[in-house]
Amino acid sequence: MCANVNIPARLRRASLRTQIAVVFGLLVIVLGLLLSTLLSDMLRQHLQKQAGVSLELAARNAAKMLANGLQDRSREVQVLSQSTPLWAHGLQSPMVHQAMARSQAIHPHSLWIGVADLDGVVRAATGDMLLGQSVKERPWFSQGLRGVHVGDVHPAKLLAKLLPPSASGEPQRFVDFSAPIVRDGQTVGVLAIHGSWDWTREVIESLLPPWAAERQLQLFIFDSQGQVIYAPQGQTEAYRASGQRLPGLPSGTSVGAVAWQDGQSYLTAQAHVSAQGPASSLGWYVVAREPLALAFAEARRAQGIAIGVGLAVALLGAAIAWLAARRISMDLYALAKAAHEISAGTAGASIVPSHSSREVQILSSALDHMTRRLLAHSHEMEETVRQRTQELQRANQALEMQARSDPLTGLLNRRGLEGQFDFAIALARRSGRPLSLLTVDVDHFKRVNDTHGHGAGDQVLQGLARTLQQRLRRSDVAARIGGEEFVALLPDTGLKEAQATADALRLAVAAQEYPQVGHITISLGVSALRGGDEDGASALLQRADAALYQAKGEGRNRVCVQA
Ligand SMILES: Nc1nc2c(ncn2[C@@H]2O[C@H](COP(=O)(O)OP(=O)(O)OP(=O)(O)O)[C@@H](O)[C@H]2O)c(=O)[nH]1
Repeated sequence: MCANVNIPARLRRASLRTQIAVVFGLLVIVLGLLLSTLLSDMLRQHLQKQAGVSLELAARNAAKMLANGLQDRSREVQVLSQSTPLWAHGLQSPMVHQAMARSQAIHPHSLWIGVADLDGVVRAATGDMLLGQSVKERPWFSQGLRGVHVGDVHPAKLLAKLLPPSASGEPQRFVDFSAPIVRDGQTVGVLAIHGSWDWTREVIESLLPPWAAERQLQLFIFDSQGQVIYAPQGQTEAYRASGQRLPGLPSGTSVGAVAWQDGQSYLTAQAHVSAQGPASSLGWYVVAREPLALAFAEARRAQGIAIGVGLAVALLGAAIAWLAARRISMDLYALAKAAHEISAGTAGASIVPSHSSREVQILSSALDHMTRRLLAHSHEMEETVRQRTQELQRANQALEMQARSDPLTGLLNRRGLEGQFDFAIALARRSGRPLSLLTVDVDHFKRVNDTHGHGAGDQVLQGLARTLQQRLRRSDVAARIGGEEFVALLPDTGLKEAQATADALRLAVAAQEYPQVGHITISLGVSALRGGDEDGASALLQRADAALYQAKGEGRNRVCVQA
């Protein structure tokens, strides 16, 4: 997790994690969107092409079926007309009737099959329709005399009143097939089949794929003049009336987006009905169309899905980029936190080695090394400071000792005595125990100096100090407060006991012999702390001094007491 490292506001910038996440996240999103747009566009183009291909296939299949049907029918009329045995007994023999009836039974859309003689008079016909009537003016007759003929679709004329309306409700229309009847090498008449245009409708409808209704696929047939000759749902005449012509496609293409007469754009495919033989002259075109919006709906849907998937992948990539950035920056945060804790002196803080990446590993190792060196250096500095401080303290103590002690005898001097004096009085007051003071002065010391020299006098003073230290208790305090004047502070000692101690000192000094000087004597004054707060160090000293003065006055080498 992120460390809460306190960074000054002026140094606060977007975190490394944010920067990496933003840069890589944006990169991934832009790339993802670019790729998805590109791919979705390719997918859209591919699906649009597929839509065109399937539409063109529908048109081609229909054209092929129509061509096959036209060929079959023209071949049928040709085969029948050239059947020598059939015509051996004339144009209206029972065999002719049987053959025509059989042909009609096989092809119910052959609404009329008939035979006309060379004068154009109908001699035999299915249902005996038009029997005896002249068809001399009909194109199928005149063309049929010359050879196998396939006539373009046309409205029924003579048969219009004899036949029921077509299944689509439109007026009956025919495609005529005719061929000359040849007997013994002579043309003796014309055989004709009038095929119902409903046949075309059935062919077209049977060819519509299952998705035709959903995508509003429609098939049309245009003749060689560009006129609509078939439109779905009995709309042929309506389309003809609207002036709809064969849609023009860019040259060299058989499928494309075209605006039709109704103002809408359709994906439009054309296929030529390329029948062989006489039917080839028809020049029909089958045209398939789908509203552009429906034809390309799947392409658009796929494009939308592709963009959606691309967007999802881009967002996923951005999330992964954020996680990766978090992973990368986590160790840096940990290092920053550790460095901050170390700088703040947090106990136990250390650089934890990181192995997430080589760079971070190098950085953590370098930081660890640097921190250890700095800490070691810091410890050295601390140790040096500690030693210097101790030395300084010792020097100060020595100075303090010097300031409080007498260099000649090693005893406390007047200043050193003052601290002890105050402490001893305070302790005695608190404990209620007695406190006594001796003042000691060498008798006729001037004479010693004058007689034996100053050095000998010093030795006397040093000897007297040693005697005091040896004779007094460890808890007693001896000090030299003047030239040859000493004091001894005797805690927990009453006046009598102090007097006894003073006398013992006097005797010990008197008994001691100094190498140059011989024997000396000392006079002592004794005083003791009185009860009550008014008594203090100076009063105690004054009384001891007064007792000493008294001892001097009474002849020296004696102890006097001032209670
Ligand atoms: N050798 C030595 N002599 C000192 C020192 N300090 C003071 N004196 C001497 O001590 C002598 C003190 O003499 P006085 O004060 O006259 O007293 P005294 O001769 O002892 O006579 P009474 O005290 O009256 O017995 C002086 O001659 C000082 O020079 C010291 O540190 N060393």
